[in-house]
Amino acid sequence: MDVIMQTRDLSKAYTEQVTALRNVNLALERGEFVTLLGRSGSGKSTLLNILGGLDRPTGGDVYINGTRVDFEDRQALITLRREALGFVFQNFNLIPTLTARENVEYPLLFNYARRAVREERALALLEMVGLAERADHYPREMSGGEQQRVAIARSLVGNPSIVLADEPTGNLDSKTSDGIFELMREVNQERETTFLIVTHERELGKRADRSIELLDGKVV
Ligand SMILES: Nc1ncnc2c1ncn2[C@@H]1O[C@H](COP(=O)(O)OP(=O)(O)OP(=O)(O)O)[C@@H](O)[C@H]1O
Repeated sequence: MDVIMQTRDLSKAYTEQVTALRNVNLALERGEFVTLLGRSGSGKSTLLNILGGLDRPTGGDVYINGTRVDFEDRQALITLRREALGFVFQNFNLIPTLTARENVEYPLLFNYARRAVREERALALLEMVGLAERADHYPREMSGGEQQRVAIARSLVGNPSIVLADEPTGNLDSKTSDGIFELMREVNQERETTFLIVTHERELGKRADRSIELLDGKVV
């Protein structure tokens, strides 16, 4: 069993009154495709933000590739996000002044990769998500579904162990959502990238290897 990401008694209290996570214990194995379900306010975004090193817990630990994440070490968190994690957001979060190819390349700018290598990888990923011919187009020239495909390509450019996706289909119609979900599933199967996907849509959950459900900050 090859565990990529694990939590031990993970807790998060925003204030004395608001506890968003209560002793969450979970483990994701390499190659798993998992959805994270739960009603509004159950703690899904909080959990994803902590797993992604974007927020810190008030109790417990996160392990990524066997190493305990040190939430006090800013530099280590930056390196972790760059080398081990990919992110996909509900609002795509593409940079509007960059083309599709430049958006996909962007995370590599901080890896000191050579320009030719960056371009080649970005184009290969755009081809994989079916957008090779849109490489020079700007986000405003693309539909929501196309923008999310670009964002998925971007999330993969650093070869992450795991992609964390927060409501990636939340702003898309149901047919487009289906295509995006299918694309992530294909990437998961072809590249063995682990996915953890927050979604409100139980139907999508049925197509995952496993669903984790949160209720009031606890795994149920
Ligand atoms: N920055 C914050 N300060 C105080 N409380 C917060 C903060 N962020 C979230 N919360 C609270 O923590 C709880 C969990 O919120 P969270 O956003 O993780 O839920 P969620 O399951 O992602 O909800 P949604 O599906 O609506 O996005 C909620 O009660 C929320 O009000």
